[in-house]
Amino acid sequence: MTAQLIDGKAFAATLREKVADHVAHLKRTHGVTPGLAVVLVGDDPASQVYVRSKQTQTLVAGMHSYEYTLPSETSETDLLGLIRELNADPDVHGILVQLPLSDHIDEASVIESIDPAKDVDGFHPVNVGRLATGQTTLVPCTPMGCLMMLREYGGRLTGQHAVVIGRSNIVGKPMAQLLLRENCTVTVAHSKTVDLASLVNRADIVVATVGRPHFVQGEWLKTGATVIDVGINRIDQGDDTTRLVGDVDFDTAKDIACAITPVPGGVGPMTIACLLANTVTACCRQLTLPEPVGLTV
Ligand SMILES: NC(=O)C1=CN([C@@H]2O[C@H](COP(=O)(O)OP(=O)(O)OC[C@H]3O[C@@H](n4cnc5c(N)ncnc54)[C@H](OP(=O)(O)O)[C@@H]3O)[C@@H](O)[C@H]2O)C=CC1
Ligand SMILES: Nc1nc(=O)c2c([nH]1)NC[C@@H]1CN(c3ccc(C(=O)N[C@@H](CCC(=O)O)C(=O)O)cc3)C=[N+]21
Repeated sequence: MTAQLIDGKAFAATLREKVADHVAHLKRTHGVTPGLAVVLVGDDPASQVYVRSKQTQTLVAGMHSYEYTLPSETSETDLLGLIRELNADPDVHGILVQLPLSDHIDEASVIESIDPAKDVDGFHPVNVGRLATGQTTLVPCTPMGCLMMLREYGGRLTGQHAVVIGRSNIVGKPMAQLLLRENCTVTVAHSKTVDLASLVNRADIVVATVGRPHFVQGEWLKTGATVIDVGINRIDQGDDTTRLVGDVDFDTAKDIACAITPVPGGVGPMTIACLLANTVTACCRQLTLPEPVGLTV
């Protein structure tokens, strides 16, 4: 058996078109242009790549992009000051502070300082709480993209057993909440989980968000499982070049799974498309305009 490839790149392109259509509509009928502010502290090369990609796609979708690249020694006070200004700026509808932040800055304080209405990452405790209690909220981009693909490729989700490997605040936990909302039976695994392989073997849906290259083995999987690989691991090829691989051993998994996301070209592009979608949603809610259709889960 060879699994169906879940083409996140193509899926994301379709979502970005929907975003661009709604942005054009907002401009035409309401004279409003959604704006996204992206804040990057420091000069981590991988973060710079993501941030640049976010900015380009924001502009291509017809939105305003406001970028703030701050030196790595920026104080927490200065960062909080910038966020206060962005919270008050009516042209800014979404704020993203690229994570991780350097050690001298308290991540929780920074996230809590963002206006929940502009928190397009969905990381603010108010938005986390809203998701957990089933209220309307801004949903974290990576799990939102995963769910969109699962709804399309994973069959009827109700009653399926989903195993989420990883319990991070930005992916694993919100992914578990979303799958629970879809009436899946959800198990969350982590580094202290005993006998992960046999747990994964009972899963209809596997979401891997571990940060370890080729971690999930094909032989762990139940035949016909749907596999979502969130991992982005850059590995040395030994010849001065690097290669991007996921948390799932794709070559062995593809023969057992029913559908699987590749890395690159799977979850990553969907994450950025969902960020744009959340910016439009946040803009409409802030201005009490009708909510766009198909831009959230
Ligand atoms: N494609 C995208 O858009 C995105 C990709 N990523 C990528 O996804 C990966 C995970 O990111 P993130 O969720 O932030 O990761 P974190 O590092 O925050 O969390 C990793 C999780 O994996 C668990 N884990 C580690 N080792 C094992 C093990 N041996 N067995 C079982 N569980 C284990 C940890 O358990 P414990 O809690 O016990 O420590 C932890 O819960 C990374 O490669 C990251 O780059 C992240 C965000 C977006
Ligand atoms: N506040 C915040 N929000 C985030 O959403 C956030 C963050 N911080 N910090 C880092 C992680 C990681 N992340 C990715 C987004 C896109 C790709 C992506 O587009 N990947 C491409 C490949 C890109 C490449 O070649 O490097 C792909 O998978 O095809 C990957 C990873 C968002 N994150």
